[in-house]
Amino acid sequence: MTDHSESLVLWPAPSAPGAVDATVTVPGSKSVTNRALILAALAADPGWLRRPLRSRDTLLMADALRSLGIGIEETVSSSSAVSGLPRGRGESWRVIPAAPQAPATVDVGNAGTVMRFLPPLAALADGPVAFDGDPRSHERPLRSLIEALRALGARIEDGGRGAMPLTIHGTGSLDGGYVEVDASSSSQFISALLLSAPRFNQGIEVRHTGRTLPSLPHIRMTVDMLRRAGAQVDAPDSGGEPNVWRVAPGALLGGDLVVEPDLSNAQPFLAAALVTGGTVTIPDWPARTTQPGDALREIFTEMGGRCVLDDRGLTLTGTGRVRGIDADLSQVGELTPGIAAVAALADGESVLRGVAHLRLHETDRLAALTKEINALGGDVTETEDGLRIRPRALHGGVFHTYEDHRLATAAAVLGLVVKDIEIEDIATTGKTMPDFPDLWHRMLAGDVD
Ligand SMILES: O=C(O)C1=C[C@@H](OP(=O)(O)O)[C@@H](O)[C@H](O)C1
Ligand SMILES: C=C(OP(=O)(O)O)C(=O)O
Repeated sequence: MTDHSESLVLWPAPSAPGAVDATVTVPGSKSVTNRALILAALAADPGWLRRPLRSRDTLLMADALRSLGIGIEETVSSSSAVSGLPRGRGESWRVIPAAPQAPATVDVGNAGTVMRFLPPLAALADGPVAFDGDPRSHERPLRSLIEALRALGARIEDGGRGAMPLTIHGTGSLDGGYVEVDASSSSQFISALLLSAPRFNQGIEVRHTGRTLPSLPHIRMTVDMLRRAGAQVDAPDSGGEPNVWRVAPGALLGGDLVVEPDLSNAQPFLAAALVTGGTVTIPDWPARTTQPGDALREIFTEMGGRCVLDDRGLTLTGTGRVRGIDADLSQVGELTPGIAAVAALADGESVLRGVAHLRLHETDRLAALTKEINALGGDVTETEDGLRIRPRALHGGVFHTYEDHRLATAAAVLGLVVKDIEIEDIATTGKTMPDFPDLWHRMLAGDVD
């Protein structure tokens, strides 16, 4: 949790003039976009991504794949290339796969999906691929993935750190086969190994050996997207052994995928309806999805909202009264900062559990939320695996964001009802939602669709 506050611009968080009433179209899912890019890069024929997310994390992924020789062409059409999509929203990426080329260098930024999903693909290149990223990328967990790749036949130079920076010396193919991995610090280790596994000589059999496993919906998303791309996958959910995933070697199809809206990035907008007693609709909310953000329907209902999912999308209506919650968020960890913000405005205590691994996300999210909400007069305590949040009247002040997009959007929710909050480095939302400040202002003006 590094404080860069001296040099960063402060953004006056806008107050809500009253109950928010808006329809907000949120950009595409980071998790879906970055998985789709990897799968399309490994496919046997070109593929399309429609409405991909363009943000720091996904542009880093696209740039990394380009540096490995994969073609990614952007098309912005004024009339939609996708039947049924409104005009102007038909932007697409065409991915032209190729055998990964080396030497290459990859900037992972602070993107978990780039620093975890790309090394297995880079191990298929014929030569060295050097990885580095933001200072925080050097601290985020990677050791179990590095060791698993070594066990599958990769040569990796990491100076013994078990972390970024590192260089993978590929030989043009990877054996694959059976491997054990402790993914208790990040589900992304399992997703990373599965995504490239159809291209390993023997495919893969991965066994998770840790005590806990966070973010299972994100692993389901990986399995679902692999199957849609033609891979044969056995998973615990589909009658397989607990904690074991198998992917058979085989060709992947290029395909044509419309990326779902990012439901975790819909969170601050839904929270705006909840805390102001307003109504917010998110169009295109999928009827079925593996995104963890879908859990917001249940969580925000328990916290006092009313959710309706129909052909307009998801509509949340608040009463202005927010209830505290006692919840295990281990499966939906990335929702924690936004839930913590709403909980700080509730009329009863909240206990958020099962999220110790958030200490190693973009920043130490448990420490950062505790420090920043308490600096506004709040009463947040860190527990061993989460947060205890007791309601207290909050006041204005600077909210530091530690280069964490979800800290920034959580602070914006507080700013709706607490006067004079200034958010440090709102541009950090560019990691997954570069349009956030504009969408937020437009939501408050009621003119977003
Ligand atoms: O696979 C993914 O797309 C993600 C998995 C989760 O990571 P962890 O399992 O490391 O929490 C989540 O928090 C992250 O935002 C995205
Ligand atoms: C944890 C997150 O991201 P990453 O993909 O960098 O792990 C997040 O977006 O909340």
